[in-house]
Amino acid sequence: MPVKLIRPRRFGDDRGWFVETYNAGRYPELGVAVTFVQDNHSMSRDVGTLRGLHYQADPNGQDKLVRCVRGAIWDVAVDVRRGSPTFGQWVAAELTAENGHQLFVPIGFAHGFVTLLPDTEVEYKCSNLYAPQSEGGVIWNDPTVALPWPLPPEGPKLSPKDEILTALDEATTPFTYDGQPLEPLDA
Ligand SMILES: Cc1cn([C@H]2C[C@H](O)[C@@H](COP(=O)(O)OP(=O)(O)O[C@H]3O[C@H](C)C(=O)[C@H](O)[C@H]3O)O2)c(=O)[nH]c1=O
Repeated sequence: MPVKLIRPRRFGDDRGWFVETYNAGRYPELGVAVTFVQDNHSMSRDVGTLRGLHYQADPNGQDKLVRCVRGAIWDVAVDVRRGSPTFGQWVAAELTAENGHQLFVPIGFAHGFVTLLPDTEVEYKCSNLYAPQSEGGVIWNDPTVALPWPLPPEGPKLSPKDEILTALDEATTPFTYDGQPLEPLDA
């Protein structure tokens, strides 16, 4: 499935606004044709907090629908499907509480984000349950992916786990190509 940037419509009035942040009846036509079974919510205090690049290997692979509910993030998906003509390529979007945009990250893509504001909160729906034994990842500064992370001068704030993630290696990534190359987000 393709990575998708979704811009839900906000209905404003003199009280504020209302938005549907997910709709199982409408989202399949937007390219989000999965059943979600787990909701996650993370809060990151410092600007430059970088979480990723993570995935869960099949059969515990997770499609994710990501949105920022406070602050702002630079959200990125990296193609890690073996045999993909766009292996190691990426797409990214700025998701903010202000713009309400969402990124759909399908199975086969490593996901990560860096915070652009303090006290940033991210919520995301997952199509499979947490399975720590299946967790995998790629180091944030892998030279072949060469992500242009928007970082503060002091660099990223990483978890000990993320500091020791491995380089991208087609031989070890657990996903295989499904025939759909990575397209630019607005394609
Ligand atoms: C992911 C997850 C974590 N946890 C527990 C395990 C740890 O004790 C604690 C923090 O976990 P972790 O450091 O893996 O959290 P993040 O670094 O935010 O990981 C996430 O970051 C990137 C952006 C992702 O896309 C993944 O959803 C996920 O890997 O929460 C759970 O109990 N359930 C879960 O589903």
